[in-house]
Order: sequence, then structure tokens, then C-alpha cells
Amino acid sequence: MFEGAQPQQLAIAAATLLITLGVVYASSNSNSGRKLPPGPPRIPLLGNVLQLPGGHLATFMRAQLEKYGGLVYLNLAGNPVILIGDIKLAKEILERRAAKFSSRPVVPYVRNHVDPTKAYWGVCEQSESHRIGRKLTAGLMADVRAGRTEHLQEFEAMLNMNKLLEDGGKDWFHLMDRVSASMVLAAGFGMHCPTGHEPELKEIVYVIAQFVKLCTPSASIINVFPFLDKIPGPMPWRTRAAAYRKREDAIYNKIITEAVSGKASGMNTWAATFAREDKPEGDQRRLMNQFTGAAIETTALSLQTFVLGCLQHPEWIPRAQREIDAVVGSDRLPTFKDRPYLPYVEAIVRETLRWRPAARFGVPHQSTESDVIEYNGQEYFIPEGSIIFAVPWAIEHDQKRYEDHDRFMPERFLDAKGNLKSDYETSAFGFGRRLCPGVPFAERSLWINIAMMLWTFNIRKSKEIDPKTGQPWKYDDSDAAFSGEFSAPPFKFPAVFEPRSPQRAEVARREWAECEKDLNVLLPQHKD
Ligand code: HEM
Repeated sequence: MFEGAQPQQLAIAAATLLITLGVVYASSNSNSGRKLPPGPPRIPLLGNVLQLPGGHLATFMRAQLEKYGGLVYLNLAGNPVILIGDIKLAKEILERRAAKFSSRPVVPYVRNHVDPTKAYWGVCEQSESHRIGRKLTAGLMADVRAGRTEHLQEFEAMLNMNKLLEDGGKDWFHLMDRVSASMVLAAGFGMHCPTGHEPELKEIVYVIAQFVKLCTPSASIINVFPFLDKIPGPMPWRTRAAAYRKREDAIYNKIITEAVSGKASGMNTWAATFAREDKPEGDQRRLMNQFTGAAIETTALSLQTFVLGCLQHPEWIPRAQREIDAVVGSDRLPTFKDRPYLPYVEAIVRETLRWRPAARFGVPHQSTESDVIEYNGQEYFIPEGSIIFAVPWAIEHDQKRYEDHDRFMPERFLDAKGNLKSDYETSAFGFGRRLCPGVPFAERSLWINIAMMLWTFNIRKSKEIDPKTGQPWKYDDSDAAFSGEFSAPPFKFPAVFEPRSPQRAEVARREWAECEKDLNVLLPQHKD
């Protein structure tokens, strides 16, 4: 992740943290004597709060799901929390019963002060801004599916290869951050970021990190004593939120104005699409902020996880490279035109998202009605207001679905003939009405970078000395190697990116030198 950013960059994490500390307001629910799902014993008032670990919440959740089965009930200071570790059950609850299970938990400080207009529609309860945000995003993603961002994504990936060639991968971790951010910001706002150190990009990263901080339980006393908010005047929690909103407004106004009426105004950016839909009663362009927090870090950390998969489980790489070479040859870089003929690369993308999913315990939904669920022949009561976590860290490691689940093994998604299996289901992008709307863009970003990296480089472990221990670097892919927060980047580690041949390095350099670099051309123009 970018220098100076908090590990849990996604705004969505905020709600999660609050829940885990039990400060979300208990809804007035009762199980009325009906049978709740199994779970660890609870103590009066606090429920399971004292059992929560200080970090690595996903590990804790997975352990509970392994112990009690695919459905677990926790009570956090009066708040019912449901953990799901079974993909069929997740689909039953979050998709088939989406009408009851698609809200989000929100805390008072965020709702009243930090994001009163619900511009952060990906983390807010079901609302008009959420409805509009999803509707507009569905339109943008139809364009992505039709391939209209692919030239831009190829251009960014080509630059990524050239930067990796320049330094042999010394700064590779940052380069994955750069390419992920630049793809999203270029498509979203016409803002290409050649270095990843651009002041605007740093400011965006800063405000996302601030948002996360302001959402933590300790950020404001009014999360604990909401009645204090009745005191009028410039109380510290109000001035702090106002200062944040001013800074947040300033950066988004700047980049949105550039996109809508400034130097990127001729391009078909996502911001321009949102602005075209503006109605007098609402400022749709503000809803664009969701494309930064939700999109940038998840993509970057998935690429970083892919590299860890290469270093820790390299057995599959020769076959992947053979298949890529058979389709692409050695005279050009892969492009999206090769995608239908490279199922193996598709399988690598799936395995990256499965092996160490970006959102380890998903993003919580909240139920708006009580319900009864049948699971393993038993009926369980799910109270209204329950916080629901469908936990990818458990679902994607279900040993009934994935043999040798801790191994990075892309072939598990291929049949005996090397074709992609047709029964692919994943929890990595969530479920139902909250399913990640950025999937088409995210998958393309991962595909093109992975295909180009495997074509250009042999990626191997570094012999570097770890300055902390004075010993050769100790590589690790256990839970401890990842931040224990909501979005789970691996901790930084060195890797060597060695060109597979001087000729391949030359091809990558030549293609970059000759390629179209004008965003006005790479992004389709407005039709109107
Ligand atoms: C590898 C990359 C990505 C991963 C793993 C990922 C994962 C997720 C997950 C798990 C959720 C929560 C789903 C739920 O609550 O059920 C989510 C929500 C969201 N994602 Fe992504 N995401 C990625 C990339 C992107 C991109 C590229 C965009 C936009 C261009 C994006 C935009 C969003 C938005 C706006 C939401 C909130 C949706 C809502 O609440 O209705 N994401 N994502």
C-alpha cells in the first residue's frame, strides 16, 4: 500500500471495526426463545466481546467456523453477529433473501458528521445514494465488459513491466500500488499517475486513511454516548469532522472538475458519466469517491498476493509460461485479444482471489428483518439487525471444495482438458445487492498484469538480508504474513523480477516506446 497509508484502506473497514468492538448500537431484537445458530459461550451483557482477538479477526472467524460448522452466532455487547463459512449458505442468505440482508451497519459519528450525505454509498445503509451509485456503476461496467477500458489497462500494465525492468523489481511492491491506482484513476478521472507519488494521489490516499480513522470506535465519544451530540456549538467532534470533509471535498472537487470541465473533459471518464446524470436535487458526481477507496487497494494487494504465490508455490509457473508462449509467442506482449485462449491465466486470477482473498472477512451486511434459516437439517433464528459476515478466509478454504487448500494451485480451476471448469463460485467479491460492482474492471486489471508479468519475467525470491534480523529474508504466507485488518495486504517483502530473455526485455521496451500514450485516445471520446 502507499507510503503513509493505514493498512485498512477501504472505508468499508470502518464499520467492521466498530462492530468488532461492540459499539454499534444494539438493535431492539430478541430471539424470543427461538434457536440461534451455534457459537461460543457468551457472558452476560458483553456476550463474546472478550473473546475477540486484538488483530487477525479473519483467523478468529475461521477458527469459530471450523469449530461450530458453517454458521456461527456471536453476540457483541448486545449486537447479534452471524458468521457464514459455507458458500451455498451465503448465497441462500445474501442473494436469495437479499431483500432482508443487504443493508450495512453504520455508526452515529459517521452518519451524523463524517458522511452525512451518504456519499460513501458502499458503506452506507440501503439508501437513495446507494441505489443511484449502483445504477450508474452498472452502466460504467457494461462499457468495461464491452472492452472499452482495455487499451487503457494494457497501457498501464505495459508501463508497469517497463518500471519493473528498470529496477529489477527493487520497488515492485510500490509499482503494484501505482499500476492499480493509475488504472482506476485514469478510467475514473482521466488522471494517469506515472510515478505513484503524485500529490493528488497522495491526498486521495490520505483522505481515505482519515476516513478510516474517523470511523474507529475511539474516534468520537458520541459513538459511546450519543446524547452528547445534543450539545450545540462547535464541539471537538464536529470541528474535526468538518475539517476532514473540507479536505475531502477539496481533493474530489479538484479531480472531478478536471474530469468534467478541465483537461480530461473530452474523455469518457467515469466521473463525466456520473456528472452527466446529475439532477438538481442531488450531486451524483460526489458518489465517485467510492471508486478510490474500494478499488485501489484491493487490486494492488491482489497483485502483491499473486507475487507471493509465485515465490512460495512456484511449481505451476512453467506450465503457465508454456501456455502463454504457445498462444502469444516471443515477439510481443500478451493483450486482451489473447484472453479467450489463455484459460490458465484466468485460473491464476481465480486462485489469487481464492488463496488469500483481499477482503478476508468480507464486508458486513446487516439484516433489516428477522428470518429463519434451515442449515444441516436444523432451523435457526436470525434476529433483525444482525451483522452478517460471509467470511472468504473460511469459505475459500473449505476443504470439501478445495483439496490442499493452502497451496497456490491454479489447476484446481481447470478440467482434464485444460479448460476452465464451469462451476466457478467465489466469495471474494461478496454477494447479492452488495456484490462488488467493480468485478469486470478488477478482473481485467489482474489478468493483464499477471499475463504480462509471466510473459516477461521469471519472478524469484531475493537473497537480500532482512535489515530487521540481519538474516536472509524469511518468506511466509501464513496468516501472520498478512495485515490482520479488513483488507489484507501481505507485509512488504522483496522479490526479483528477472527478464526471461534479453529479447523479451527488448520487446517490452519497444512496445512501451511505440504505444499510444494519449488518454484522449486510450479512453473512448464522449459521443455527445
Ligand atoms: C481485486 C479487486 C477487488 C476486490 C477483491 C473487491 C472486493 C469487494 C468486496 C468483498 C466488496 C463487498 C461486497 C459485499 O458487501 O457483499 C466490495 C464492494 C465494493 N466494491 Fe469492490 N473489490 C475489488 C475491486 C473493485 C473495483 C475495481 C471497484 C470499482 C471500480 C470496486 C468498487 C466497489 C464498490 C463501489 C463496492 C460497494 C458496493 C455496495 O456496497 O453496494 N471494487 N468489493
